Amino acid sequence: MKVACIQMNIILGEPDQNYEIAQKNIIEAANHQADTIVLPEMWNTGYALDQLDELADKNGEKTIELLTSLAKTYHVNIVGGSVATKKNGQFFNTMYVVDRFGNITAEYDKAHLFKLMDEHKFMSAGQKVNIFELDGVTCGGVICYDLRFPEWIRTHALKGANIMFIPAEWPKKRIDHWQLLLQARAVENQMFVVAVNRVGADQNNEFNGHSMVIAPWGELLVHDQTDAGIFYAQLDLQEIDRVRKTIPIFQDRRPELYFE
Ligand SMILES: NC(=O)CCC(=O)C(=O)O
Repeated sequence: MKVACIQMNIILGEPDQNYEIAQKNIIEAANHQADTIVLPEMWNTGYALDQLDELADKNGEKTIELLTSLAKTYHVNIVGGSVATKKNGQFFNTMYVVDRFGNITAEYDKAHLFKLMDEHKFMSAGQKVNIFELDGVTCGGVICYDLRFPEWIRTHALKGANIMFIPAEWPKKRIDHWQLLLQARAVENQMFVVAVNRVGADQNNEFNGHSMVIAPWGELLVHDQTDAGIFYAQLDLQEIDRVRKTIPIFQDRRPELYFE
């Protein structure tokens, strides 16, 4: 599977401009024969949390329309990062995943809201895991701060995720945590991690990308990119079995000892 990480700037509180930027990037990645295209977190609005009533995508309709139409036209899978949505009078940080036939294969609301960025004051937390299939491969998807909860990623690994997609708006000042945690999650779960961060700035934070694609043995296939751009990696999915046979951590687990 060839993945494309759309490391884009997000213009705060300007969904129309952001939909245009995302669309242009998706078309470019599709023209580079990407199989799966991945966007960052909250790419429609940025963290314009106090404007959600006006800006959030109602039931994700605009996002779903754009992503399904692009996926069908260009025959690509799209892991739609996440967008601010309004559903039943509440706001969520929602990931939509669309396969290359235009089917919505996942809708996931961020489970762990990030208090340091006031997310909990404006948004509601999701309650469900996020497992889906793309081209016959079982995948998982979580959003940004979810990464700090190893048990949440392990839950997805135990449900069969071979590739974990992690869109983010992770600020420059903690980018060392981002890199360290992503590498740990890939190695400890022996899975591919495809993590896409934004660039640019909002009123509170500067963002310097560092989107990462990491193989199950810890090899860095994409890293250290700080500018806006599209970064590609080819995932050799047989690597997962090779690594899991070499060090069989899923067979060696002792769940009876954990979480006493
Ligand atoms: N948008 C987020 O969830 C940011 C998470 C973050 O910055 C962190 O340090 O964790």
